[in-house]
Amino acid sequence: MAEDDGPPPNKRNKSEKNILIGVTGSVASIKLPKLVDELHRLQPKPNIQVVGTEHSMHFFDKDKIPVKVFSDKDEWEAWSTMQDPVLHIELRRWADILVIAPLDANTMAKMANGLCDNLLTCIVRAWDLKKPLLFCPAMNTLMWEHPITSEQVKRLINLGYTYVPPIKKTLACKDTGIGAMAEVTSIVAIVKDHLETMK
Ligand SMILES: CC(C)(CO)[C@@H](O)C(=O)NCCC(=O)N/C=C\S
Repeated sequence: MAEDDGPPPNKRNKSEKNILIGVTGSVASIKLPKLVDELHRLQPKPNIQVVGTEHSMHFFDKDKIPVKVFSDKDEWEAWSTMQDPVLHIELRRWADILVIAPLDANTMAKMANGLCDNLLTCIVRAWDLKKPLLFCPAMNTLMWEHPITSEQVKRLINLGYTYVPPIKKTLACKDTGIGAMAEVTSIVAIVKDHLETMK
């Protein structure tokens, strides 16, 4: 008897999903508009929200992003009394998947050591490990090749997060080498796979 692999693809629960994008202080955050646009083309069209670290905001214009972009100040403005919601908990509950693209060296180190000093790392620290968390590192080649990097990548993989490796490209500082964020199309394909396996 063939293993029942659940309903046929066209009958799978196609309810729309909630994608939370995390962006950090890598120049690859210039790709945020393209990432949002390509994720919006998935069917059914997913709901998308973004959380940016303070340094990520240098690389894009929040007002030109067609979805809500949360920043650290939103956390403090959202809460003033015990009746108010805690934004990082609300967002971690809202999201079906978290895609951190790009993950800069600093935020990678924080995640690998459980540090949570801003909205994005607080979401990660409170993350439901039954939900997918994709991390897409992007940094200078010299940072990438530092031995501490592979230690931290291994720790994140061991936590169950999905690793999307950086690629070789001419980087923002004109070095050529591994450190560029994976292509947006590759990231979107991996997100699509995860969404389709969700019940
Ligand atoms: C910026 C982009 C996306 C252009 O294709 C690519 O170079 C990239 O992901 N770079 C991230 C790493 C980097 O450049 N770091 C900064 C100093 S070297």
